[in-house]
Amino acid sequence: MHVKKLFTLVFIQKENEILLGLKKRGFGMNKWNGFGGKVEPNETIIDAAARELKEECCLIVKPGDLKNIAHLEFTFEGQPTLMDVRVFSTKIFEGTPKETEEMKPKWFDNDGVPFDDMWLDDKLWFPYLFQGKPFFGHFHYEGFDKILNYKIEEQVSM
Ligand SMILES: Nc1nc(SCCc2ccccc2)c2[nH]cnc2n1
Repeated sequence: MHVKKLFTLVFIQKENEILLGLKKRGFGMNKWNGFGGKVEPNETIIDAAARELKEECCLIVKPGDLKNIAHLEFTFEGQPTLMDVRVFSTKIFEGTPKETEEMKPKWFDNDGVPFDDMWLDDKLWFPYLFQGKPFFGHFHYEGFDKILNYKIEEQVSM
């Protein structure tokens, strides 16, 4: 029986570019990723997504402009935690990305995403993210560098 923990992940996109951040500390340190973190007990998932984005790269989004594009689950062999990650994307934002203590932001061409310096699963589901169609994915890891099994399914609606 897994212990579910809820997280957000936000991707800011332009026509053919995506904003990623290099995680400077904590879980996923030294990997490029979207912006996100834990959902606190006193907030909605969408408010948490907007909060984490602002905290991590100083960009402002309206919660209503965030599209829930994916529901990802991560489990790790021998560990009780199930990471329940709600992924959002938007092309509507205010401000200029700034480096913080948490993240160093950088725009990447959609065809130049640094998958070698990202979580292993990302290269499996980024094509779905770029298609803009909602999807579900579950990835079961052994350690942090090996995926034992996974599934990805398009969802009619999130
Ligand atoms: N892209 C991606 N992200 C995560 S964790 C995202 C949620 C999170 C959790 C903790 C701090 C900040 C953000 C992953 N875990 C396993 N594969 C993964 N791929």
